[in-house]
Amino acid sequence: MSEPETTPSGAAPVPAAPGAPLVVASGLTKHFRLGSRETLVALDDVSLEIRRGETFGLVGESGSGKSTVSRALLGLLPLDAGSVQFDGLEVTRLKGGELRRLRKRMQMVFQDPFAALNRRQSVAQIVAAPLEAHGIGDRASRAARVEEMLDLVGLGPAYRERRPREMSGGQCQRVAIARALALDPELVVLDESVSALDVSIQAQVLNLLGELQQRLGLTYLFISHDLAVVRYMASTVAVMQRGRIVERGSREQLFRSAEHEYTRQLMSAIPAVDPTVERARRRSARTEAGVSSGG
Ligand SMILES: Nc1ncnc2c1ncn2[C@@H]1O[C@H](COP(=O)(O)OP(=O)(O)OP(=O)(O)O)[C@@H](O)[C@H]1O
Repeated sequence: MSEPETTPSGAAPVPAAPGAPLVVASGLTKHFRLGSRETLVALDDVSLEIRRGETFGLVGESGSGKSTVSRALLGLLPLDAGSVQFDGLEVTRLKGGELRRLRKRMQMVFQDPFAALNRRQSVAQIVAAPLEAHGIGDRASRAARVEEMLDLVGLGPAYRERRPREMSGGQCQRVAIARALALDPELVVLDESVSALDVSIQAQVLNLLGELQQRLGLTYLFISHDLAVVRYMASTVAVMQRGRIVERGSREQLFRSAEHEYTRQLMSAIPAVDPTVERARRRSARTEAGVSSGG
């Protein structure tokens, strides 16, 4: 099934100039008990700051703690230590109605669009679900909002009555994005949101996300094990390894001078697009191999 014709295309999204901090997390620590004796340190003193309007990339291999960070930021995980402030509100202390109100302002888009969508529901029901859950609007206004959201993600009204199984992975992910945006959030956590898609569809969805960010002033936490995709999207990048942030910086800083061995290893696994980065990478590979850098 082909992608809709309204797919945006073109150059990499230009991240907006970052504004004031929207999320400030400090000292996040989380241990998971594995049986009676073993404990897994999933987060070990993780601190980060995400500014309004930016895309904050969180990279690292599987199991390094990326999703655990996102659950902590959204107030979905009791922590052993640490604090999370969202727009000045302490997430870890909010309960009941206050936490529900805050959650409206932060939404998630997951990796597997088929698993994330209720296969028995139509697209219109899926996109309207968060509005219903939060008691927003009446039937007519929710239907109008659904139409607006579908238009926003490049799916026409013809998609209203489709079911997930009648759509491609890219189209399903657009529906997941429409659902996430229906509540008009400020922060969207994109957890491996394009990882399950074919490369060409990935590019279309990334372009769409970039466009939506600019139009709606969204802030993204962009989680991926794929540094190439993070380099394309993120203005700030943090690298995680075994529950810790081992390196961080602006995209330019990080990709020009990765200091940490682990980041260099992650980087050497991606094809370079920027010739400066590629030259630097070859130089550093030669130096590491003990070959003199002749040019
Ligand atoms: N509820 C849980 N109980 C026990 N261990 C958990 C739980 N949730 C996460 N973990 C463990 O915490 C560590 C970090 O997991 P997390 O999902 O945050 O990693 P990740 O970097 O997002 O990996 P992936 O890219 O595979 O999703 C892993 O070792 C994982 O097995």
